[in-house]
Amino acid sequence: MYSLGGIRSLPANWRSTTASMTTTESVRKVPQVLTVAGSDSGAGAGIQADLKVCAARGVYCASVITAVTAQNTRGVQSVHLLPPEFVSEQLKSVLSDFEFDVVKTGMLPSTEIVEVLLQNLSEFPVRALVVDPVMVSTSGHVLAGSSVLSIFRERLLPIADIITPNVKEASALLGGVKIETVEEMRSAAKLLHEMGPRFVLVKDFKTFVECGTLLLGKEFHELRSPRIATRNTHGTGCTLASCIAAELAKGSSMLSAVKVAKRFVDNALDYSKDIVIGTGKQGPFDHFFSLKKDPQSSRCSIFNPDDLFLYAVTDSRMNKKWNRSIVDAVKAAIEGGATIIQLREKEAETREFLEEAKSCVGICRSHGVCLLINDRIDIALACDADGVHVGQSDMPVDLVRSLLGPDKIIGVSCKTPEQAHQAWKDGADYIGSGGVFPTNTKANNRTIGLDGLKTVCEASQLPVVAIGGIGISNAVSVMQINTPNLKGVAVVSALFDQECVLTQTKKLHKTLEESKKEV
Ligand SMILES: Cc1ncc(COP(=O)(O)OP(=O)(O)O)c(N)n1
Ligand SMILES: Cc1nc(C(=O)O)sc1CCOP(=O)(O)O
Ligand SMILES: [Mg+2]
Repeated sequence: MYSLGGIRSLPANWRSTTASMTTTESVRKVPQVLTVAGSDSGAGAGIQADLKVCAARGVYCASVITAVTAQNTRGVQSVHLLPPEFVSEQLKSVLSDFEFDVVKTGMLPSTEIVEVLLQNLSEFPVRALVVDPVMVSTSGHVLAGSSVLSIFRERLLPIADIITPNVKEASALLGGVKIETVEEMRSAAKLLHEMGPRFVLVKDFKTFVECGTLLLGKEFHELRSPRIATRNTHGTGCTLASCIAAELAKGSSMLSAVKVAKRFVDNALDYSKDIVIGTGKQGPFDHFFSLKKDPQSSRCSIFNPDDLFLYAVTDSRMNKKWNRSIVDAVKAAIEGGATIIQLREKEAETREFLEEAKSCVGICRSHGVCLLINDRIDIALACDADGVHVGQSDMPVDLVRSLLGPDKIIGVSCKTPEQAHQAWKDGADYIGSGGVFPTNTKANNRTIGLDGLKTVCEASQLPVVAIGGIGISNAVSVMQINTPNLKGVAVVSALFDQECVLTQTKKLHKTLEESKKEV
């Protein structure tokens, strides 16, 4: 069994009813989710969306159907509730047989259906419960009326590991409070948290200027990304909640699961923004975007360009000088707000580096932060890093892509528009461009200045992170070149050639946040 970071521990009788396996051959455990939700005949939302996202994320998903809807891209025409006894039969059937890691609930249209769910969960405990309190379809049809609110508040929410209401659902659960600003979302999340769920994710696609969600566990995390202009948003709520369930089933921490799920939805919407399915106002999107690879244009992995915001690049000499391990350096940078990490260990011995890289992968994954390896494709493969960063004299990007596969992140150093264009053609995900200022960290590095950076950004089809001599005193001037694809700064000495990595990372993070407000 693998461990589910941050998930409730199980009672002693967990799986006591599971039939033992008789085979002596080795077995492979597959992460398993059970969705308890309504069927959408248009297959954009509900059970159908849940099955698709779990399959896309490599997780087995079984389904208990609570209601059948006659529904298409124009709206919901009719709803038929299944008898609670039959919902219970389905629950017993699968809960007594499968080893679910996570149960996710969607449309629970009556108190009686919630009752049978609670009864079955007490008989067959699972490791985590994700509750998406579906109430109204995006087209405005009521899917669960106000009669379910008390049982939600009193009995379902208190046992949930996470609840994922949108602002309308959060308002209904709180008796109709107004939620129109980010501050009101925060207050609502706090009040819902007091009802007992371990985490609350309030989703809103209007309150935030961009497309945002707010996660509250021990502290708040705001997750934003640019709004994607598309009519194909039917099923985003179900998909997000089921993707969280799938990632939890694979062993992710809650924050990491939520970040991955948000990226999954963003990438799916972006990939599907111009597809046409159905004649109504709100179409479905493609959950299998990552299978549809065109190396030049539509290769779509889970990479989020906004992660380039504060890019921390380690340096073995600096860590030695300050007497700290790579692992400690990485932990401090993440705690201070680094949004992506690159291990750039030019002098490390391979075996030692691999062990440290494996530890760093674990730390980064538990915080939902991507980890890339500089230069060393072998190390990246061996430690299952999220990707690599290569320069113009390292392995060519198209070859790196063929070795790492479609889902890994590849960054390339580019000093000219031509290099930036080639990086895009070869299937890179982002470019690093510099040296913006002179640096002592990389010998004989050519400085391109702010003008050179702007020229590269304007030519690049890929997101850009600036690098070279950047620190707290000049980061704002870099971000002020103000081209939309400049996503952040990559820094080495400003974080790691310092006594306290945590303090310096926090300071730089604050400076960058402030520069974002000014731009
Ligand atoms: C984000 C980022 N940008 C540029 C570089 C430099 O990579 P490269 O040109 O391969 O030089 P080395 O780092 O290998 O000396 C980088 N590492 N990261
Ligand atoms: C690794 C690296 N690449 C550069 C490039 O121009 O591509 S500059 C650089 C060193 C950046 O270190 P510091 O933040 O300490 O200046
Ligand atoms: Mg290199």
